[in-house]
Amino acid sequence: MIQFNQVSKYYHGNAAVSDLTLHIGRGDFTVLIGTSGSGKSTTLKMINRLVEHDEGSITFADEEIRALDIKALRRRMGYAIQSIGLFPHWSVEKNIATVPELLGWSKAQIASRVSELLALLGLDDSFRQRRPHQLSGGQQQRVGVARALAADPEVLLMDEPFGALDPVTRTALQQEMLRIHQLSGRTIVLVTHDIDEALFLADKIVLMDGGKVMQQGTPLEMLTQPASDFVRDFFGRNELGVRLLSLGQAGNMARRGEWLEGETIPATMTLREALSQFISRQQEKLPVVDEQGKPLGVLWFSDLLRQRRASNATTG
Ligand SMILES: Nc1ncnc2c1ncn2[C@@H]1O[C@H](COP(=O)(O)OP(=O)(O)OP(=O)(O)O)[C@@H](O)[C@H]1O
Repeated sequence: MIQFNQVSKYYHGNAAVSDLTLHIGRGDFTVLIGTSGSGKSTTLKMINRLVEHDEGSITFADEEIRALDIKALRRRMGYAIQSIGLFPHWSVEKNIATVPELLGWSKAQIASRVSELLALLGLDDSFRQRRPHQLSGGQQQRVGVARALAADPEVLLMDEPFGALDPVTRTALQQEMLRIHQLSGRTIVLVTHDIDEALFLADKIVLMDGGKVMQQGTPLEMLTQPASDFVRDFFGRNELGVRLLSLGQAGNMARRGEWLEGETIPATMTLREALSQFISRQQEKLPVVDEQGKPLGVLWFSDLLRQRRASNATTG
């Protein structure tokens, strides 16, 4: 859907991004990760031409983005950023409706889309008429994401959209994003420097350093087949086992046909969170329920440890 071919961008003669070749597939959740200054934001901003590339070509649905009308291009792409950028004097509803209004949607269409998005992002209708300063940071971030999604864009570009949030709100919004991606099949490109966020969200991770791509692949490939010591070190040699647990879900490892009474955990809980539950509850086994809340099976602490050890052994 989006293709970078040998793209470079220079600031005052220094390459912010150099010789970048990258394919972003339709419907993929791609996460750009890397150290500070590695060129992630520049790469993201080149997609909607907030930054113009100096060399190479970038195509969107097979057309060079420079050949497209810039306003039309941006309307096809939602954009959400850490600092949110909500208009302070506008209500939540008006903020969310920015692009639909530009596109000339009817009042009724806009009102129903705003309701849909508020519900999708877990905000009730009472938020509709509030001003941004009457919301918490996390609620503002949700409105920022709702605004980016409002006109149902083909691509969603997100630059550290959950930065500066407390871990609980951050996790809730990450889960929301994953659900939105699964429901809508939207193409999403997200920039972060948080490894756990990348592992949790990405279909494909692109690891950058010094304006170059060091490796791209699925989370599992990045963890188990690092192309260099840099990649291995970035994802953390010692924490590998714990990180791999972020990729698995309790439902997949629970032993079917077994059950026990007690406080349940959902099948979608990551094995990493389950590990914390075992430790905080001091229990050897946890009952796992499916999405309808029905018993699914029992997760064993020993199975989880076995998986950790096995993954450590295969990856050194
Ligand atoms: N407008 C600009 N003018 C000059 N240099 C810039 C500009 N924007 C970015 N740079 C430089 O380009 C390089 C890449 O910056 P970029 O913001 O893309 O990195 P990043 O990986 O997103 O970093 P961070 O995680 O800190 O946001 C950095 O060295 C940065 O200083």
